[in-house]
Amino acid sequence: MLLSLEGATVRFGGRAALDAVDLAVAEHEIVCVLGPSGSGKSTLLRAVAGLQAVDAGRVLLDGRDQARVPAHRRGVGLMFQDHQLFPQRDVAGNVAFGLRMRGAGREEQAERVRELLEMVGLPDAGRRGVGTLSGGEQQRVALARALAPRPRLLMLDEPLGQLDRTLRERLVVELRDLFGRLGTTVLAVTHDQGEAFALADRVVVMRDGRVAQSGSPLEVWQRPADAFVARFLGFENVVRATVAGTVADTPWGKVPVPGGSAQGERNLLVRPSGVRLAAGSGGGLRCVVAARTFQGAQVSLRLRPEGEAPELEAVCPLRDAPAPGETVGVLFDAGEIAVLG
Ligand SMILES: Nc1ncnc2c1ncn2[C@@H]1O[C@H](COP(=O)(O)OP(=O)(O)OP(=O)(O)O)[C@@H](O)[C@H]1O
Repeated sequence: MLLSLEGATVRFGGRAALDAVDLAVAEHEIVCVLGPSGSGKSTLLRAVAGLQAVDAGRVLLDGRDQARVPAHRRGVGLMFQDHQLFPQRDVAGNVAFGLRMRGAGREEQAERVRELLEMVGLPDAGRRGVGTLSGGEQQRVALARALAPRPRLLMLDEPLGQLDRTLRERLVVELRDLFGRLGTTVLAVTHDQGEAFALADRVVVMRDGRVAQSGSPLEVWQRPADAFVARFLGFENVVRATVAGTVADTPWGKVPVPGGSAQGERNLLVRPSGVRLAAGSGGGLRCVVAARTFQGAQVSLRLRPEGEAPELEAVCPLRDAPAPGETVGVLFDAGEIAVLG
């Protein structure tokens, strides 16, 4: 493992910001840490970078305990949220910073700067002042600067935080491609799940300083570990249920669950795509359409069941979308339902 945390703990005034965290990152792996504000994501990065000492446990790089290794000797690259470029230096001067610190010669610096600006798609920007760059361009320069000293581990804190969605979606794809080509090992922190899921080989969801779930984007998306992770991913249809065989007793009535599901008192997740609108109001749970939101080719619906049951989030194709105020019948699709641990 390139990076391992073993029971890593950081306390601030008796409260653990990082609580006995175990985490391993293999060489060439891209790991994204996700979690709500205050869950310990930045503290985790700072502990690995050597900017924050651990109160208990260990941080190992290439199997070596880093307790006595200062930040600048750990060989990790850091790129922070507000990318902190040096405003008085031009683009090339910014990118060359880490190389100069290492005492690289002028020739070597110039060559490497050229190579990196090429790589991040800004081949002619070397002489420009950083103040003249757009947000996205500044982000690329910050990335080139972090990559310049060839860090064995690159750590990104909200790398695309300031950018608008369209640019973010494009840059995420470019970044993943770039890291793949360079074989860079990456530990990134973000609170944007779309970004994490698009960038990562593995997603780590944090809650109160602990790891709530770790797995491939597909695993985490398909099988959230618990109700916290499911809600954090934006799923709203999470309820207590009693599972017996392939049927769950829920506030929405009997709901089918996949074979092999955990039995007894559980949390149940119904993905919006598992809420089927029956033709007319013919059968199933009767609901009134409370709200309707257009999302490209499909429509997101908030359905209010008759009686006391919680609202349901559903999706349906644009052309079939009922209007607010209409009554619909709802059936459930077992394939889109998960019994949580
Ligand atoms: N230097 C510090 N002194 C005291 N408390 C701190 C310090 N740094 C962080 N904390 C606390 O530790 C907890 C974790 O903070 P951290 O910044 O790691 O969270 P985060 O998940 O990165 O949050 P965000 O997404 O808001 O950046 C928070 O409750 C925070 O207030």
